[in-house]
Amino acid sequence: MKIALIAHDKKKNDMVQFTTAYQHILKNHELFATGTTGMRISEATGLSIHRFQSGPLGGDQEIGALVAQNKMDMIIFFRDPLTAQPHEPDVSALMRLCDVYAIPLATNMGTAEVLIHGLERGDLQWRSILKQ
Ligand SMILES: O=C(CO)COP(=O)(O)O
Repeated sequence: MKIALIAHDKKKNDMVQFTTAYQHILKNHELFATGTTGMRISEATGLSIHRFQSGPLGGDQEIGALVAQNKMDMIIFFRDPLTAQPHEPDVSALMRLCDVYAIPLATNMGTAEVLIHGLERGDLQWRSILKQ
């Protein structure tokens, strides 16, 4: 599965913790991330990650483009709901595209836990069927 990992600055430690805990699952998948998030994760875990631009420089939009092309299967996006983001329109656009294309999107740790266990159990196999 193709999985995108994104975290706003105040959530990056949470993302490092999450990806460290679940690297045994994540390593079996193709990983993508916005620039700084991807760097933090790969430094901490050694996971191989395709990094896009940093979020404020267009990274969310690059991931959104993959969603629109049916080339992204799941997104874990630890948003910071308490800090204004200069690129808020990009963040909203990415979440909107996930809804347009029914792409599983976790925007907090609680939902991410459910998604990652579902991923391990094979709950996302319907994505492969859709792509055939
Ligand atoms: O801003 C982001 C998502 O909206 C994340 O970008 P970085 O991973 O580059 O910090």
